Amino acid sequence: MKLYTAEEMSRADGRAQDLGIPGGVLMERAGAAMAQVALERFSPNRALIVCGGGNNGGDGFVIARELHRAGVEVAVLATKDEYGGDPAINLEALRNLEVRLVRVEEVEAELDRADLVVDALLGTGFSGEVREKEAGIIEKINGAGVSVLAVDVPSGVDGGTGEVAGAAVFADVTVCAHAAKVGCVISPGAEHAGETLVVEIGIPPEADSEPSLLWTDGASLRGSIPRTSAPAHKYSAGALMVVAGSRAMTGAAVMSVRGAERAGCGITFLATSAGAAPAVDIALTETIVYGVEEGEFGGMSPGAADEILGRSERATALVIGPGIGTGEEGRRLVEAILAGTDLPVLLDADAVTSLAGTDALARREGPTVITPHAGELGRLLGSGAKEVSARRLHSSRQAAHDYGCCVLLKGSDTIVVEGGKTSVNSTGSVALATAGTGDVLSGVIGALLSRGMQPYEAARAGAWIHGRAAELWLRETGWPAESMVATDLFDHVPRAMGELL
Ligand SMILES: NC(=O)C1=CN([C@@H]2O[C@H](COP(=O)(O)OP(=O)(O)OC[C@H]3O[C@@H](n4cnc5c(N)ncnc54)[C@H](O)[C@@H]3O)[C@@H](O)[C@H]2O)[C@@H](O)CC1
Ligand SMILES: [K+]
Repeated sequence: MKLYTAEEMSRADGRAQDLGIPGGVLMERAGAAMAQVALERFSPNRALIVCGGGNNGGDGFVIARELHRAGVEVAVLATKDEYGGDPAINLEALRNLEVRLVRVEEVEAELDRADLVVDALLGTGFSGEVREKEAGIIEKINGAGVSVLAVDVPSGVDGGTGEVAGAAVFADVTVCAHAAKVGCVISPGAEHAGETLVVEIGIPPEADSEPSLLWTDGASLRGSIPRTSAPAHKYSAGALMVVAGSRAMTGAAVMSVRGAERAGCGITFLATSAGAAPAVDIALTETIVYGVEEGEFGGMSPGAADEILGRSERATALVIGPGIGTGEEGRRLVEAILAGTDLPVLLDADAVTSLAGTDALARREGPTVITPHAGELGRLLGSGAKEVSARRLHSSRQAAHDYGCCVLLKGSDTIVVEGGKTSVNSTGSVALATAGTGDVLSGVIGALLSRGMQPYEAARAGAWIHGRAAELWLRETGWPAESMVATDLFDHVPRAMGELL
């Protein structure tokens, strides 16, 4: 699937027109294809089509004509007094066909009768906060409990970022013209979009340009995972040092290491606190477990950094963070390890939190991936979880820029950013919203780093594999998503990876 920002879409649209394809033809094809989706998905009897003043509204007029032709009882709200261009032509056709045009005061009554609302109020031409009049209409649509098909992007969602500054339509299905709009796949816009579909509208490939955001699907990764070829030994297949766990959190260390093993590491080492080591050792048959100097709160002490660095001599990458704790000792430990190695490092969870307010990340030159969720990134940026959740694309790009590292921002729409590159992950399930899955992810990406993948590609592939493993578990068990536990992923990580080879 291709992802376009609003700007990229209007560029393709403009180029298509320069090539001689009239805008009205594109609008006709968009509207006709979207009406087809409306008929197939919703089989409506009475539809209300809400049309704004721009080309999104123009698409809506075409949809209204097509639904009318198919025998649906159609009512159209046109919010602008005077239309121009293609929308005006399509509105005129509705008038000639005597399709019922309703006033904004009649919307509530129409919503009571309708079994489908087509939201063609605002599309890619919108950003910021919707004006009062449109906000009122959006709230009525959301309050009506009627199925909603959104045209191109749910009205009120910024098509280029997924940000929602005020009122925004909640759709069941969003049908995008030509390419999926970024706003439909990044939260909170993604939650407004519901299921996102793309329809062809006749824009030729000659009008396309390289998208600034990559949709991480299987095809974009196939062949990118390195294979181990003969002659091979356990070190040539990737050697990962995981620095994880504390007395209170032994599971995090186990999850991370097991994830790494299943993602193809030749050998894994674990450094954990001396108190946690015996229990962890039993759970990790194949791993070399080092119980290192323990600090005050059952975590590793900063004094353990030298030993950990020494033990990492044969490692090809490090994972630092799962379950290490966030106090002053944790911070000093992480800083000391980072200062002592140029190996590729993945920093997860507590390690990311620990580094808030320090320059350890910005100073570091070795390849670095951080894998925070919104709360951890909020602490790192000094903004907060709410601010990060509201502006996920912006926040992950800011962190990647400020810290000069690869940022993987976890979520149902996991975003990976490095330098000028940005991608959005396509796999996953709500099943992953359970304790320990983040630890597994850190291990999977750590293994890929240890096997020689570059940070951005390793993070993209790790996120895809992790999400795909959850999908495979759901498919295989048929169990409710809520019943998944993180350890369920281990058996499915190899199968997910297999799909990429
Ligand atoms: N030939 C074309 O031009 C094509 C256009 N397409 C459609 O056209 C859309 C883009 O059209 P436009 O660029 O005309 O833009 P939109 O139709 O998305 O938005 C413009 C309208 O929104 C209003 N608006 C802007 N900011 C607002 C705010 N804060 N509060 C309330 N109203 C606000 C403007 O007054 C204007 O009426 C796409 O999303 C897509 O649906 C596609 O069908 C492809 C072809
Ligand atoms: K819309």
